[in-house]
Amino acid sequence: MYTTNAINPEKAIDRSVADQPPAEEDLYFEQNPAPEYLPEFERKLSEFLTNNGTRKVAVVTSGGTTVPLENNTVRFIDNFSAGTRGATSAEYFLENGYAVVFLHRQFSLLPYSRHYTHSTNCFLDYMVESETEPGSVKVDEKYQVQMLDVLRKYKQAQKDNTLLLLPFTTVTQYLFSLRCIALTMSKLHVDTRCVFYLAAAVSDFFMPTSRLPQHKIQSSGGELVVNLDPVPKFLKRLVEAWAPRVMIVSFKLETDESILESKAKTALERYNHQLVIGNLLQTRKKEVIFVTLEETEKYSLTDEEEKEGKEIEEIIVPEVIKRHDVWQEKVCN
Ligand SMILES: CC(C)(COP(=O)(O)O)[C@@H](O)C(=O)NCCC(=O)N[C@@H](CSSC[C@H](N)C(=O)O)C(=O)O
Repeated sequence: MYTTNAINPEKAIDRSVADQPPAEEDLYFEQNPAPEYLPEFERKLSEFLTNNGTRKVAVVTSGGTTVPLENNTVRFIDNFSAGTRGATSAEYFLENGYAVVFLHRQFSLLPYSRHYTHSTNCFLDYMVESETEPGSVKVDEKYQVQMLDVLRKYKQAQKDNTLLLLPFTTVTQYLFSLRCIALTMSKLHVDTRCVFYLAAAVSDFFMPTSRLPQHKIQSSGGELVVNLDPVPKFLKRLVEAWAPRVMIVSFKLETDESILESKAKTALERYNHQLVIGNLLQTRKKEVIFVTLEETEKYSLTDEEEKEGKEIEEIIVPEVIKRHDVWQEKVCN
């Protein structure tokens, strides 16, 4: 049994070297306001983790973070992500017996309902007016089997209370939430059976609160010059201080194949976590690479599998779980 100071962020950071200037990550949390809902967020999370007893936990982040350009936000910079990777992966973690904390961009795709969304797979396309009972609607016969399968899994996750949906919108909300989740994992000693699966598309730049205009920027002023600061590199703090016993999997998104593996390796060397899953924007649904400091392995769908509707996450998640089992052995012994 080990003890941890983790819930207090100050104690989670090594202050043994006196008079260290505050790290940029600390400044970020001091100079940008925490989401007002954070206490309730932490309460819900603690209750969820306590209710899930000794079940393994996957923290899946999903969707893109925004960078507001005004305090009363009319304009913002967004990071590309529909939430498919995260929502689909969450389903496969649940099917493999994990409880899932789903930290997601508000209104992005969610596990299960992603199959019948308001836009891509409009649920109305699966409904018909009943011929035998005029005035009532029902699911079209040809979709009954698939929809029943999704519905049963969705209801089971609700009944078992194994899926917690926690939303974010801005990069600041995301980072405060991620820190809260990591510190709570450590505080409740869940960290040794937890994997962080960081599929969210996180902003690398942001507008500090101190420079944020209060109201909508007026176009009458001609050109708009936006001066953004780099978002501090949080993965290192997550790995070294907030949750050192959690297995951490990050995703590296590129569009140029020639730099994907090297950028993934650089992230591993910089953050010292366990696995980077590299993917290209243009082929992200068909293939990924698993990069560790020791080796790189490619996983992909055949054209046939793709045509049959197989999802790459059906390959990715079990492979991550296999590695999580190995990680748990190492951390717990
Ligand atoms: C976003 C997609 C491509 C999924 O797409 P949808 O299915 O449409 O949702 C996901 O697979 C992915 O690569 N996610 C990670 C994207 C990302 O932002 N990765 C960061 C690393 S994690 S953000 C870490 C932060 N910048 C820091 O360095 O601390 C990067 O590539 O640099």
